[in-house]
Amino acid sequence: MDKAFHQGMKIIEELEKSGHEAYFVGGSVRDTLMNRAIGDIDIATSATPQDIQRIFPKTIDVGAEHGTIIVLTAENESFEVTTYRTESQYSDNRRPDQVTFVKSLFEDLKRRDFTMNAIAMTKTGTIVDPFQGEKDIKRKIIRSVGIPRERFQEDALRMLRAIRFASQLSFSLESNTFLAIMNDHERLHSISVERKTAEIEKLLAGIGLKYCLELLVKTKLYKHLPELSDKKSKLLELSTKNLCNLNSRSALWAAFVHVLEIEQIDDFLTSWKLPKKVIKAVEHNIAIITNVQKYGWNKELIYQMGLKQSIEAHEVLVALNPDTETSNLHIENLYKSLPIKNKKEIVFNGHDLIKIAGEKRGKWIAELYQDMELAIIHGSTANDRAVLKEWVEKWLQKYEKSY
Ligand SMILES: Nc1ccn([C@@H]2O[C@H](COP(=O)(O)OP(=O)(O)OP(=O)(O)O)[C@@H](O)[C@H]2O)c(=O)n1
Repeated sequence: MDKAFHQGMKIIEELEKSGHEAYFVGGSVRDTLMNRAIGDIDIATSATPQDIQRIFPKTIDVGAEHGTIIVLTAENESFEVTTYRTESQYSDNRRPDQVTFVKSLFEDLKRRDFTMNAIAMTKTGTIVDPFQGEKDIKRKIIRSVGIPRERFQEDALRMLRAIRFASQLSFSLESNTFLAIMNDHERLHSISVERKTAEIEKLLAGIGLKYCLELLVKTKLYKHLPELSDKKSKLLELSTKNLCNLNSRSALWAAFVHVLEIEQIDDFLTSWKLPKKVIKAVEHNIAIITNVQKYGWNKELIYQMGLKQSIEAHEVLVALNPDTETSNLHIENLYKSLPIKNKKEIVFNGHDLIKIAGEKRGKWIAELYQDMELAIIHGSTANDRAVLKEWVEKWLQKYEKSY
């Protein structure tokens, strides 16, 4: 059992000592059964939020009315402990608006989205699986718990979650689950953009992207995603790309907007409610990609955009065109070979220039400085005081007449 489960085990033990039931539930159980790295560990219990707060010395009330309390261990690890509940209607990312506490684990599992997510595990690793989730995991199938339509009526985001899981895990949709999504796709319209964005990011980075893009189109869910309703064919073009190696949001979104040929990147990404910082980084990636597609990789570009952004844009380009001849190019080596990494490293400064220019000082000084910077980067002059002095004198002679 994973190390993190050991901490969770102690929480379950404490709850049991006080006469309550408690189980590991949700994604961590699913991922353990699949031998995948686990994310957050969730615990479901018969204890009420007030019981949980009484039993544990360190807790954070993140939504007692929804049944969820965060329990902090002595090592400050946090675990979400949630009272058995049923739910309907979510308006934010994580918490349903209305919940009803229920008495049994079975009732709690019955309200969950997919059979693979409706498996519980005792503290000793025994599986409780009333909806045959393990069998579906083995068959690589995503199946709603009970009647799919009812599960999607409780939370329409689940339709997108189904396709996101299919992409992440490379699973297929069970036919009734698929049909229910196709019939009810319009419900996705009511879901907040932030929740859709979080799902799409996971979907784009999944290993089963091709099948999932086809599902998005077949079920018509794509029509309820920001600015995508007229992008069906571009969206399908994405299926030839392999984005699962991109490990930042800005790289992923850059690949997305590039394939979709989005012109107003800021407007497009603002409609997906992405943070300004991510939007800026996407715009920089696209600027680099456009430049490279015209002129190839060059030192000046890497100097101007910086190492981190250049590496990221290169990753995006490789994800979009894995066969490109520059896929083996080492941006880091190009960066290392730059004679200077920024303006401050130029040994000839503004005061030196003014000394030479004397009376003739003017707005041209900035231009001269920029030319000098480029000449150093391209290696046509050395970054050496005596050499640069000579270079400046020549520049002044050449351009004197025009100033
Ligand atoms: N709309 C939702 C969201 C969540 N769940 C249930 O709550 C669990 C935890 O949800 P969440 O943390 O959002 O997802 P995970 O399944 O843990 O997967 P991931 O962390 O990859 O998102 C899910 O496994 C599922 O049992 C649900 O039934 N319906």
